[in-house]
Amino acid sequence: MTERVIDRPRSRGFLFLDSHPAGCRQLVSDMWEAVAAPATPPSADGPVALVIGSSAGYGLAATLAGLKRAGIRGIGICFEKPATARRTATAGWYRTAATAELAREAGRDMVFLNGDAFSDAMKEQVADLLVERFGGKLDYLIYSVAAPRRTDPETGTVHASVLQPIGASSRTKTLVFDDEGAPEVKEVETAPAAEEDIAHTVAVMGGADWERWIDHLAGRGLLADGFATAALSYIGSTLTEAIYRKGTIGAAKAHLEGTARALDKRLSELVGGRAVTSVNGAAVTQSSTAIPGIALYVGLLRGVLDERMVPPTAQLSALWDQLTGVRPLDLDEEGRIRLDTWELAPEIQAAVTERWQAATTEDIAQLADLGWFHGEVHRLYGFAVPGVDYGAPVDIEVPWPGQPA
Ligand SMILES: NC(=O)c1ccc[n+]([C@@H]2O[C@H](COP(=O)([O-])OP(=O)(O)OC[C@H]3O[C@@H](n4cnc5c(N)ncnc54)[C@H](O)[C@@H]3O)[C@@H](O)[C@H]2O)c1
Repeated sequence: MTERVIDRPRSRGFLFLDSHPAGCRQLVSDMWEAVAAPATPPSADGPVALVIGSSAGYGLAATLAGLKRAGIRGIGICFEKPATARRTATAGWYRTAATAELAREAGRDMVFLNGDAFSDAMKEQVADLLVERFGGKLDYLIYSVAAPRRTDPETGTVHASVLQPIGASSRTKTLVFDDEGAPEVKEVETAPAAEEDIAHTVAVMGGADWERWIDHLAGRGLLADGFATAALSYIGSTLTEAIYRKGTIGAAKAHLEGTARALDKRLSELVGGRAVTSVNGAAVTQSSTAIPGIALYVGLLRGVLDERMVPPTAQLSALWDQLTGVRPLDLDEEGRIRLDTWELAPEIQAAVTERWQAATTEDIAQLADLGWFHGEVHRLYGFAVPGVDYGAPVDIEVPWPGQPA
């Protein structure tokens, strides 16, 4: 047992060096409470699901909403680090422990694997587990990985993704905070990506690994009749398009969406199944805060929308409702589920654009919801969670679910 008081986080920008076990646990419990229960309580032998990227952001929301609302059981995969003598575990480690506990209390058999989802070894491990523990049939796969690099199991090449525009450099306003938490609106310029970096980003964040998962599971005969899979995507605002949708990450998302169309055709023939992308709205996550301009954009969006901003758990509940047939699949003309309409509504975008153009260090506090944004960044690491006593010592050595304490 290693007890510590972690009353304030040490951080570098939006990256924190520590996370808070009790805060992460409370946050997961709050997210669970926020998921609306289904009309009929799910049975213990609900559909079998695999969630890839289950410890954070949209994948965590997929796991919690899946467990509570869609009654799933199955497997979650993520990439997290345990506590060491000097550091706490990563926040996703603690969130996974809390999620596993909630699943257990709800009577759902959910196994969490910590490792590299891009590797073939993980695919084998999951396939074996599906056979041994879950009747050898998978009903749903949610793909919600956000990663900086991927080793291609075929070639051994390590692909590193970049967040850059394509074709020309882009200037964007951006929001930073100093050590005292004072906000500053700055301009940053990002050079265009080299051709090979576009290809690397597509190799990491495009559809290649998603397809490899499907190939692998189909090859082992593990896809149930009517199997459905969804990968998370983003479109976003014209304010961020140079760096996002028209940039390297956007090229990867276009590839992911193309992969969905090809997989949809294959799965329909193979098992009467479906593959879609789910386009979600902006959320503060470890991945999104790394994108230039996104912090400013999300802060302003919240300034405009306030409580009308739709949290990931609500969006992912809607996704499960569509995948499980509680509601009909609602696809746009490109075959995507759109859970981002609250963000991209023209009147909302017009209001955000007006504030974006006006934003300076002096007036940003009036235009953006900085308290909320600052809190959200802290909550990613289990800080600023209401109801948590940050003066109390906490045990930072939390066992991985299923491992002895
Ligand atoms: N954050 C947003 O605003 C937003 C909006 C719409 C769509 N999305 C999409 O949602 C998806 C998830 O993004 P997020 O923002 O929730 O990210 P996140 O950083 O919050 O979570 C990423 C997850 O991926 C896992 N992961 C990373 N590398 C891994 C690896 N090698 N093996 C196994 N697991 C690994 C992490 O452990 C974590 O569970 C992405 O496709 C993203 O584009 C995000």
